[in-house]
Amino acid sequence: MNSSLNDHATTSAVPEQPAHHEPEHERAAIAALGHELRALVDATVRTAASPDTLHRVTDGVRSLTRQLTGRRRARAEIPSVDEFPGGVRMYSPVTGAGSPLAPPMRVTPADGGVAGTCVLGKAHEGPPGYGHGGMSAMLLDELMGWACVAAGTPAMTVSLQLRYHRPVPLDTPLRAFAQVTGVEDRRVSVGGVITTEEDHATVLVAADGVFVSPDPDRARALFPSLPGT
Ligand SMILES: CCCCCCCC(=O)SCCNC(=O)CCNC(=O)[C@H](O)C(C)(C)COP(=O)(O)OP(=O)(O)OC[C@H]1O[C@@H](n2cnc3c(N)ncnc32)[C@H](O)[C@@H]1OP(=O)(O)O
Repeated sequence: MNSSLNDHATTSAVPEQPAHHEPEHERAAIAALGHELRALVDATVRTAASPDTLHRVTDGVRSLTRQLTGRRRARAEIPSVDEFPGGVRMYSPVTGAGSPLAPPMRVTPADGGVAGTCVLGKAHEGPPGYGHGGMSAMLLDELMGWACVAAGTPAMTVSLQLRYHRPVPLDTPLRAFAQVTGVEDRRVSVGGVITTEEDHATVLVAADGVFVSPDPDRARALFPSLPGT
């Protein structure tokens, strides 16, 4: 890990990006960096390396960060590689293949709703060996948002209630499921659960949420770079 970081650090700066890339080509590059960053985050929170090693790695990482040059996305700008709402989100902290924070969760259609699969690691730890409660809330919030999209009513969370029945184990394949349970005007009721992949019957965390589809004026104000707003 250390030597490879230093190898990268001593290479010349990455050239500026040309104006246009095929989205798939760009997504593959973003996902590759995301994968390596997640490995770095995991190694960082698991290591027992000496302070000298940590300082050396710090220098290498600082040097790598300086290579990410070029234009920076503005606050509300939607990345050109994304499909918002309801599609690919490369930097989502839950599903984004390019995010060092994301497990990342893989979302697929499932009986009457959507399923999400992922493994939480040490970086997502709450109690020793188990997932942070906020992480479970984040997984469910996002998946419940996907359930709204799948039901044809993209919406934002206005209320999320969680019940933590059992701790969520780290380093264990997990399965989340979410489905819309009711729609009343712009208000969408959604339920969600987290179980392990091995045992779908034992609910670890359950959630009930209310999501609201913003009215068109509000959507325009919130997402000015969204096509069609
Ligand atoms: C595809 C994957 C997506 C992943 C995203 C995951 C989900 C997220 O994390 S979203 C981010 C977190 N959520 C937010 O930031 C939302 C913050 N809230 C808002 O911006 C606004 O409330 C917004 C835009 C949702 C709705 O605003 P607006 O369009 O003006 O609606 P508003 O008139 O206030 O409310 C509409 C209806 O919902 C109801 N409502 C509002 N809040 C609540 C609530 N907490 N509980 C129940 N009902 C509510 C209102 O009473 C109203 O009902 P009625 O018409 O009967 O009076």
